[in-house]
Amino acid sequence: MSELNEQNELTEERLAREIYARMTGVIDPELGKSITDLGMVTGVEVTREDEQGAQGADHAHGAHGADHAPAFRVHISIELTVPGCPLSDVIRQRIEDAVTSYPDAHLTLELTVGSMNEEKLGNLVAELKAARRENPFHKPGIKTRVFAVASGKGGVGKSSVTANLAATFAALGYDTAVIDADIYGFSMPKLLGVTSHPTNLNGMLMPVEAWGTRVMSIGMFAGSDQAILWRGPRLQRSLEQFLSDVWWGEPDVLLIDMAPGTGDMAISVAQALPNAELIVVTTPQPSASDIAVRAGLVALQVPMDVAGVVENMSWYDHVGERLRIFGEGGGQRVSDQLTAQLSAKLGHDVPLLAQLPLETDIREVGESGRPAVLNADGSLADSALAESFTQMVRSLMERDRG
Ligand SMILES: Nc1ncnc2c1ncn2[C@@H]1O[C@H](COP(=O)(O)OP(=O)(O)OP(=O)(O)O)[C@@H](O)[C@H]1O
Repeated sequence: MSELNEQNELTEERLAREIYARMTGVIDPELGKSITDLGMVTGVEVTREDEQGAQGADHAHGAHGADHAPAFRVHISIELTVPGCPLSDVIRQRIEDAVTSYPDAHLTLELTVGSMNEEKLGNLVAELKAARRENPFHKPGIKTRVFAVASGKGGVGKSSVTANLAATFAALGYDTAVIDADIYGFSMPKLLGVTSHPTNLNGMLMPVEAWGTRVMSIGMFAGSDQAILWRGPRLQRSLEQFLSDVWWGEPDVLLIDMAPGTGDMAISVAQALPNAELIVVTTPQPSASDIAVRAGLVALQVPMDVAGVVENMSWYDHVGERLRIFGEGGGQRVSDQLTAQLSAKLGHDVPLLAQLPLETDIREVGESGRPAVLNADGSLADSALAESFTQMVRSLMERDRG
């Protein structure tokens, strides 16, 4: 009996081990890996407190709230990847939650936060880069669904569709990443309300989080030295850089807001992302839909699947009347023509995925930095627009990937 007690006794050493084990479940929000795997936890020290000390201290009570439970002081030292890491508060909170939920003792947490020295950081980045092996989306069997959003003509709402689609994916629980590949006409930072810069980890960039998505855009470097680094001679390789210089992990969905046009960009996407599926955005009038067809027909030249067509600005509801300001039928025309020319090659039709209204919210709320499908708290709005995007997500995820 006394042997059993000894085995079960909560020693400082045993508690230190158990707290360390809890730290393995604390995930770095940017890198998506455990802080112990990343070498961030550099020390866990536990000291027993006497009864007096236990009452005097500001205790983190265990789940049992055990009044007679022993009291300990837990000192955890961590090293973050960069000093003043913007997500350090999230990491602190996650550590605190992991410690305070410990059931069998009163624990007082002391946290020392430092940052890695250059050598350690260099090794970590080298390790992450090796694991990622260049463009992470090129490896066979990757689970990420890649949707490249194209339009042919500018101004039809391609970026607004991308931002709202990304926000919907994220709100529905998909791990979602967005690349703004529209280098000269970038709009994702504005549409998603991103004002911060990506963290630079020794040459590897962390995407910025917005509305539950992880975003990368050249617009985030505006005015900074890195903008120069990413422009100039390497501009041709911009997409490849977005893929290989940024830590993406393995998201469920990657959306690419392509530059308008019908040529080069699609070829780069097809080369860098062999799994990419094209979504063609058009407005109802022929001047937009004719070019949208050309944007979709790029699939005849490069191996790329075409997931479907989105018709934007289809109508405007005005005091009970549905006005077709830009005419009718563009989306269906693009769908029919792409189906006629591509179905033999693709092995399926190219469906019209959605028709979206012209809505002041899409512009006003959208340009204020919140996709119109979301409420202010980031949940999906109870609106016809959010329902259309939800349906689109379902259709996209239900179809077999090409
Ligand atoms: N359904 C809509 N209702 C109202 N306004 C819209 C709608 N879709 C897009 N807009 C607005 O139209 C303008 C152009 O949209 P957006 O920037 O998304 O188009 P784009 O095709 O990506 O253009 P570009 O390729 O030139 O960047 C923006 O001001 C946007 O807010």
